[in-house]
Amino acid sequence: MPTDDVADLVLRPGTAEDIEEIAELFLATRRDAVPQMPPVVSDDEKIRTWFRENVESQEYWLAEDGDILGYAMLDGPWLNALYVGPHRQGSGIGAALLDLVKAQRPDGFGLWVFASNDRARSFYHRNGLIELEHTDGSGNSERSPDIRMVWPGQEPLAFLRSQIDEVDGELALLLARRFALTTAVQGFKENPGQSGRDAEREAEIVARMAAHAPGLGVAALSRIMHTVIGESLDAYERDS
Ligand SMILES: C=C(O[C@@H]1C=C(C(=O)O)C=C[C@H]1O)C(=O)O
Repeated sequence: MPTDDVADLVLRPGTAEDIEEIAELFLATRRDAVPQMPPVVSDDEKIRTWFRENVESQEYWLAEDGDILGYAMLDGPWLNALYVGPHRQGSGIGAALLDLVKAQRPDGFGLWVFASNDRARSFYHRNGLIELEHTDGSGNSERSPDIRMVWPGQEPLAFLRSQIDEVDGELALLLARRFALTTAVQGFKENPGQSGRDAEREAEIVARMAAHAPGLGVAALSRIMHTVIGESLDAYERDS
């Protein structure tokens, strides 16, 4: 299927026969993207092996004009990769691939982008994606801060609300775990319950949480944790 935007560009599903060329495109693009993107941690041979061994589990879409110019790799609701070769960036190939991904995932999808990759972030912003979560990079192999972005699909309100519901499910379990721990600690304190509230310890907790999630800010976290701890201690006093 030729696209309107870029003359002679063809978008098509990738096959196992394309995998060697896709792996080389990935390696060349990542090499060229340093320092916007951190260097790849594994050596080239390991990367080639990964592509070969995982070709079946990923969904590939290619942009080509005879040569492969870029590709998108999808896995369920995740856009795991979208790369355009170093010499063809800025010519609409990425946008064409992203439009195709949106058509494949009309209900929305997510992706991770390195915080240092300003160019990719502004590309995704221009194309309707939203930044949802900033990390310190401890979860990726490059150990480089990254950002979860989403395209909220054709029903953004429903998409984002369903994400809120998912988070709230986890939050409820975490709060229950935390309440139980606060209650357990009271049994070992000379002065348990509300009258034994320890402002210094609570400030330490807030500072640690703020370092972990800088976007929240100390002031808001302090109000949130004051309420959470207060409610846990009320529950302890009611039940004891
Ligand atoms: C659990 C304790 O009691 C209270 C509750 C806290 C909490 O839930 O983290 C922290 C300090 C105290 O105000 C404690 O002293 O550690």
